[in-house]
Amino acid sequence: MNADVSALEVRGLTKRFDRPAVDALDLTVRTGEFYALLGPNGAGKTTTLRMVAGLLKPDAGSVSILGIDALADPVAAKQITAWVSDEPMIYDKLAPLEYLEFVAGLWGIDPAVSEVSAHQLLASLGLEPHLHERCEGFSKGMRQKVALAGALVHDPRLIILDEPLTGLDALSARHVKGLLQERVRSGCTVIMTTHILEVAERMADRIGVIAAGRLVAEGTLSELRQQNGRGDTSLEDMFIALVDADAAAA
Ligand SMILES: Nc1ncnc2c1ncn2[C@@H]1O[C@H](COP(=O)(O)OP(=O)(O)OP(=O)(O)O)[C@@H](O)[C@H]1O
Repeated sequence: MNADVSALEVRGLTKRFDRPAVDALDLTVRTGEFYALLGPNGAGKTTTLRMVAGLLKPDAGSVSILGIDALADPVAAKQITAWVSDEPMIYDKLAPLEYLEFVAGLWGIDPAVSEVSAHQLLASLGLEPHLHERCEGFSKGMRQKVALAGALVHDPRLIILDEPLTGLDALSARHVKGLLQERVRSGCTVIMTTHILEVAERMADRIGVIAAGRLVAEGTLSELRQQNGRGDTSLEDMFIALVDADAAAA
């Protein structure tokens, strides 16, 4: 795959419900980048990512994933993309290993290959003691981790996650962060929404801030500080100032 191609290129992406949720959004995420998408409640983050993942039809605009037109060829785009919702769905009657084998089967992956990667994925998320227990008895955090493992089993190049750390205890959050960082090191691209600004501050190569369906700021942490003339201020202070300024201008 051509390394110059962006992992994600969104142009003029628009979705309106009773009012605009995503408003002619342009967004570029580079290949191999860890990108954090921030924004206040209702800013349009989930709607944007659902359109990128092919779960919601845009009113207008284009979505290109690693050079594939995701609206014209959604199957090809989905083959290289993972989508992890903030409300993950798994099959309760299956154990984690069975669930991953089931998902791998849907992707047509050779069981000999998927069995090894399923074990590795579940172990890296601290689920090794529970490989053969039915998911129906699992806590929300454990279910989130099984869903994440299921989303990664086909070895996607672009990993999109909506609030993946919410509700996880410290150890589980560390497992998830470790797994995502390892994927980025191996050349994948991660796009993640989060309200935990410390996570964006520590993990993201670049940060985008969305307000009212538009990108109002973007850059590395130091670029954001420079753009906003805010010296060594925290991301939290900058985020609040950006969002306040956008609301005042509206
Ligand atoms: N299915 C829907 N029907 C009607 N309105 C919707 C629907 N989905 C989202 N919206 C509206 O679109 C806007 C953007 O919502 P979205 O969920 O994308 O925001 P968000 O940035 O992800 O917010 P949060 O941080 O609270 O998750 C909101 O005003 C929301 O009420």
